[in-house]
Amino acid sequence: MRKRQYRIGTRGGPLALKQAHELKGRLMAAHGLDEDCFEIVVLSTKGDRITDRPLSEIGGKGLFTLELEEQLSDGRLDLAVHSSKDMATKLPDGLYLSAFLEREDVRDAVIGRTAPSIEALPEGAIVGSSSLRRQALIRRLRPDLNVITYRGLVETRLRKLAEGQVDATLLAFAGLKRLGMEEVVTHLLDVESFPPAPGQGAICVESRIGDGEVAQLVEPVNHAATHAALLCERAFLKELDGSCRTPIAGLAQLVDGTLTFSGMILKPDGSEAHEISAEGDPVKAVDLGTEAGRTVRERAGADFFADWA
Ligand SMILES: NCc1[nH]cc(CCC(=O)O)c1CC(=O)O
Repeated sequence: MRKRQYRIGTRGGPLALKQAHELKGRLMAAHGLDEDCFEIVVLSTKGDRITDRPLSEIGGKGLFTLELEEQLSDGRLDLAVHSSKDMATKLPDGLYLSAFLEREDVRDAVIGRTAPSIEALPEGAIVGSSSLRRQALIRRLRPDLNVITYRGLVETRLRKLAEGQVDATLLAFAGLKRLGMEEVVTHLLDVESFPPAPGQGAICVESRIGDGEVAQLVEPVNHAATHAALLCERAFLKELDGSCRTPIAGLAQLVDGTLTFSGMILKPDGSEAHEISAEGDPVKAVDLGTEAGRTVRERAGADFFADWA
């Protein structure tokens, strides 16, 4: 491979930086390239700058990606590294997701102060989460809990928890593991009762369509099973027109050559949920996700969305 310098764009938070260094390390190992073949370029995004409002209010996916995508499009960056969960289903023209690293643990983790798990929390306890999916799933399991919006970096959230602003909070176990902070976890939620967000736990690479050199660069770090799972989950999300305002869960897993998918849509108050399970050939991952999205939308009925969309 020609030795040029590749510019890898990332957000600047501790988790984003870990992810960028993970990608860089894997690329170096895959091609036997030196450290100086890569430059990690840190950009701040709108989503990083607005920290006082719920993400669902600021609106739109792309909040954490816009600045990176602009620089990728005009050639100031060669690659951008993201949490797949933060990626819109529709990318800017000319860009695509060129690789998915092997997925981390997909589960959500409870960090409890006054009790270890959702079940064990006393009636009326306060749970902080910024995710509409987690809020809806908590309310579904425990309608008596007081769920409040709670944003910020992992460190900020843990500080607020320690200060007693909330009794418990939820975070992706994958992120905590990447930060080396798994010891704060008091309970891990199983994916059946608490399904993860589409893309949770998977780092992805975005690059320019037609940049063959970068396509070759990332090819050996792409994990085929994760890639198939993510195509399916993202197709499900797209079919449901997934936005920050819609609580949607979805998880695809490749087991013995079969892609198994489970998805769920919920009302934000957790009063209603619709589930779907499907399985098929990983080669048809997109069709599987799209079909599952269509089916679950039919099951839910038009009123389900009309109520609160
Ligand atoms: N929306 C923020 C975000 N995007 C990805 C992760 C965690 C890491 C991952 O899922 O890969 C997080 C934080 C969280 O949900 O705890």
